[in-house]
This record gives sequence, structure tokens and C-alpha cells, in this order.
Amino acid sequence: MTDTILDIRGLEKTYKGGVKALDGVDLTIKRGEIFALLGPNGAGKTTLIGSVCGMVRPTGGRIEVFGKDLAKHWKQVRRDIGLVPQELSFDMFDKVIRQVRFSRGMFGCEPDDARIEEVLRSLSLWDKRDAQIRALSGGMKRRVMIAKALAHDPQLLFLDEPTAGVDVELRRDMWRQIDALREKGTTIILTTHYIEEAEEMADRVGVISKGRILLVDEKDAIMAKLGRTEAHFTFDAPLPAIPASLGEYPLHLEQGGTCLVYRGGDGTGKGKREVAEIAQVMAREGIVFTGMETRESTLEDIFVDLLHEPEVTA
Ligand SMILES: Nc1ncnc2c1ncn2[C@@H]1O[C@H](COP(=O)(O)OP(=O)(O)OP(=O)(O)O)[C@@H](O)[C@H]1O
Repeated sequence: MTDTILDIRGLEKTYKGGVKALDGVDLTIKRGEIFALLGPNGAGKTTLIGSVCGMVRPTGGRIEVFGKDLAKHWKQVRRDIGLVPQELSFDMFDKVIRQVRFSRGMFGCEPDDARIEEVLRSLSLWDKRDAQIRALSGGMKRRVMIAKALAHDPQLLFLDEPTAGVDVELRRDMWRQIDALREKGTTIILTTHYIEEAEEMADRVGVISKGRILLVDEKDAIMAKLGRTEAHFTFDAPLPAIPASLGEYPLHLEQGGTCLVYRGGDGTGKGKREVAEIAQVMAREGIVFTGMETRESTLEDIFVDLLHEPEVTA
């Protein structure tokens, strides 16, 4: 069994009005991983997912799923793909269990009430199985969407902003469910605006902007490569200039010389080391600081920085 579950090469999509939503996307997804696709509004996330899930017809490039060319083998591969779309879509007057059963049937699977019960229980929907969907809260409706996508046991599951509009408690609950799916070996690709979500869940992260992938890497590697340390040393009396003995460090003065700011490091601990060295040098030279704060960058800082650096390429 190959390790690659999805291989996308040079994918392009130009919509009829001329909008280029995907501009040469290359992406390889490994079996069993959780991959988070991050990007601002209109970056092309939904178009990318739609291209793999058969809702968008790409205008260029190639997609292989489970080692098969999607364009040629769509009928065969769709059975193993699940999608939880961004927009809620179901018959609001129908009952929960009927919709989930129906969804399984849509993928050509034999009826399996035991499996339906298992899915509904895992999403805490079993007690609501006979409720009309319109009577459920927004968060519960979203769970029904997930139940529908899981009813046919897909190997590859897309979650397009699964927790948009969901409260914090329910979001954490969903993270736990996603974790349970990971345990079962399901490969999951999720799009999100919540960096916290990517940080919490994903093995790898991809950043997309204007239809181009800016970066794909292991989450920890991104933090190591692009992470930064920021430290602020504060003084009661302003420093006239950065002491010559600290000339080799990435420092500058702010607030009229009462705040010495360090921005540097690379996420490997270098930043913390340098901040400690700077503190030692100042202590040795009798430069008294009255306060010191340090902070490591989050994935969010990295994401924001990346989007402000359009020259960065994959
Ligand atoms: N059916 C369509 N016809 C024309 N343009 C479209 C269509 N669908 C999307 N677009 C455009 O393609 C670009 C990418 O949209 P897409 O929905 O893929 O982005 P996204 O990253 O999913 O955004 P969001 O985070 O807001 O959901 C946008 O400029 C959008 O307006």
C-alpha cells in the first residue's frame, strides 16, 4: 500500500468570469495524516477541496487519489472520499437518522444500521436520531453533516471549516472526534481560519494564498524554521544607544530608549539563548533593566507574516 493517498500536480482553476482560483497547486497528502489548509478568504481552499470531491472541474493539472487518476476513475474513488462542506445542506424537515442512512446509500453502500448507530453515537447524536433537523441547534446540525460524511466510511475525509460558527466547547468536542478518526487511520484534510485549530490538530500545515501554496511542512518544522523570539527589556532611564557590546544581536530601541527590543532566533532555542546572553552582558556592564518579557511566536504570527511576504514560494 502506497504512503501517498492524494497527489495533486499543477492544479489550475479559472472560473468562467476569469477569476483564477487555483494557480498551479502541487500537494501530496500521506495516508493517515491530518493536514490543515490555512488561508485567508478567497485563497482557493474550497475550490481545491471541490476539485478533489468532484464539485469543481479543474482547468489544468492532475489529481491522483489512492494512486488513480481522478478524472478517469471518479466513480471508483468517490466511494472512499467524504466531505463535510462549509454550507449546511440537507432536508431540514427530515429526521437525523434518515438523512445519515440516505447519505450512505448515495455512495452505493449496503444499508448497515449498526454502523449508522455507531456514527450517531460517536457524535452524541443518537438521542436526537428521530429529531427533525430543523429543530437542532447550529452546532448539532454541523454534527449531522459530519455523520453524513462518515456514514460510508471514507478513507479520505475533507472538512471545510468544520468548526465555523461553533462554540468553543463544541469545537473541542469536534477536535476529539477528529482525533478518534485519526486513530482509526482516516486521512483528514481540513480547512480552517482558526490557527489554534491547526496548531492543536494537524500533523502538517499548508498555507494557501491567491491560489498558490506558499508553504507546506510539518507543524513543528514550521515553528522551528519560521518561529521567532521577541523580548522586551525595559528601563527606568532611557538608554542613549544600544551598548556596543550588544552590537551583534538583532536589537533596537523603542519608546524613547526605555525599551530594548530583541526580535530573532529561529524556533530552535537560539532566541532564548541569545536573550539570556543579552541579559548577562547587561548585568556584567551594570546596565539595570527593570522589566523583561519574552514571547515565542505562534503559528498565527507565522501565518500573518507569510501572508505579508508574497515573495515566499513553496
Ligand atoms: N463558482 C464560482 N464562480 C466564480 N468565482 C468563484 C466561484 N467559486 C469561487 N470563486 C472565486 O474563486 C476564488 C477562491 O474562492 P474559494 O471559495 O475557493 O476560496 P476559500 O479559500 O475557500 O475562501 P473562504 O475562506 O472565504 O471560504 C475567490 O476569488 C472566489 O470569489
